[in-house]
Amino acid sequence: MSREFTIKVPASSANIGPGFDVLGIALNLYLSINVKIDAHQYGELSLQDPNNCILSYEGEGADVVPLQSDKNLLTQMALYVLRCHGINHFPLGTKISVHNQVPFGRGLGSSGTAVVGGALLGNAIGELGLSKQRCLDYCLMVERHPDNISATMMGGFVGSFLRQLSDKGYQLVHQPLKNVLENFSADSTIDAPLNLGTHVTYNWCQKIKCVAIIPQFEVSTSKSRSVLPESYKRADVVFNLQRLAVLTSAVGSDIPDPALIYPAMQDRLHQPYRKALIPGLSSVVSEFTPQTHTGLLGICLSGAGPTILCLATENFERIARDIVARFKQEKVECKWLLLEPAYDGATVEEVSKL
Ligand SMILES: Nc1ncnc2c1ncn2[C@@H]1O[C@H](COP(=O)(O)OP(=O)(O)O)[C@@H](O)[C@H]1O
Ligand SMILES: N[C@@H](CCOP(=O)(O)O)C(=O)O
Repeated sequence: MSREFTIKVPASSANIGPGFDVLGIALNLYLSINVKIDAHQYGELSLQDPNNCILSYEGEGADVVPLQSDKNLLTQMALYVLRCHGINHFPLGTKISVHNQVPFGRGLGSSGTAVVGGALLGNAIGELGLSKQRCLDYCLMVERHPDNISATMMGGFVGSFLRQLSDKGYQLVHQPLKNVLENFSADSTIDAPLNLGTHVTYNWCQKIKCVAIIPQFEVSTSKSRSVLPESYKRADVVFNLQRLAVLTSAVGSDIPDPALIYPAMQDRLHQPYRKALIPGLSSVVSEFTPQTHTGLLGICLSGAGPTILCLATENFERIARDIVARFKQEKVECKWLLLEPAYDGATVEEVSKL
């Protein structure tokens, strides 16, 4: 028997200013995974891996990513989902070829793409028939803020929250990641509770494009979360909640209004604390406005950074080039990309089954 299928997983930008750990947009920059299962052709070679997998990478991260299936986040995630369903390894002769456009550690949700791609990979390889909603539960056992994961899995502009758990449920979900990903026996694997995450998809005006200015250095999400405080002042929480309520509706309007969107993208919960990690962050988010740049609607840190996300309806190149030049004054080199929402989220396409 032989089989081939492909999985395409979009990047994401999380937070969008005030929606810390809540909002995310899937973006048309992809992690693409091609899977061929053929014991006859690849069986012998696949035995060199502890789980019968020949893994190769091209593109972003190809020079650093581990290629052993029990060390790589994508295949660890697939194995986790398989083990929760009583399957310990990939089928003999599994060949996984990855092409990745999503840069690591830049705030474009690369780990989310690996986690979502891995869950869908496990589901497809094991022919488990899990819904996307159920796959999200497995993803949330590994990446515990739902913003990137929900947008990447479901597509479009998404708001989400994690279900309130009992103390026992909380301990189950918040245990060391190695207990989840590096438990190599189907008998003792920790299954994901049902319905861990809830999400809604908001309208998005198709005139709004996303300009991503990507500094050429990495900030890991864990480091960027470690600088955040444990608790906040009421005034700061209210500041964000008020803007969140306005922003989620304002970007769906047929005629996006910079006078609404720009102030609604201000944040007091994460960006102020992250400026120490990203030279130029404060100046960039305060100096670039709809007044200085026609077409600019709003500007924020993408995810945990260091990428800057601009929402705009025109003048994309000028906005991007001026921000790149501003970062250069801080000795930070950047690339930039003009992106759009990926409305379909992650997709799986069967190519052949013989
Ligand atoms: N396609 C992938 N395959 C395997 N591991 C990945 C992949 N994408 C991301 N990762 C892992 O996730 C890490 C980046 O995650 P993180 O620090 O959360 O940054 P990001 O903002 O890019 O999500 C990488 O260093 C790598 O270990
Ligand atoms: N809400 C999270 C989002 C992290 O996104 P990433 O793309 O940087 O992984 C946070 O702000 O920490």
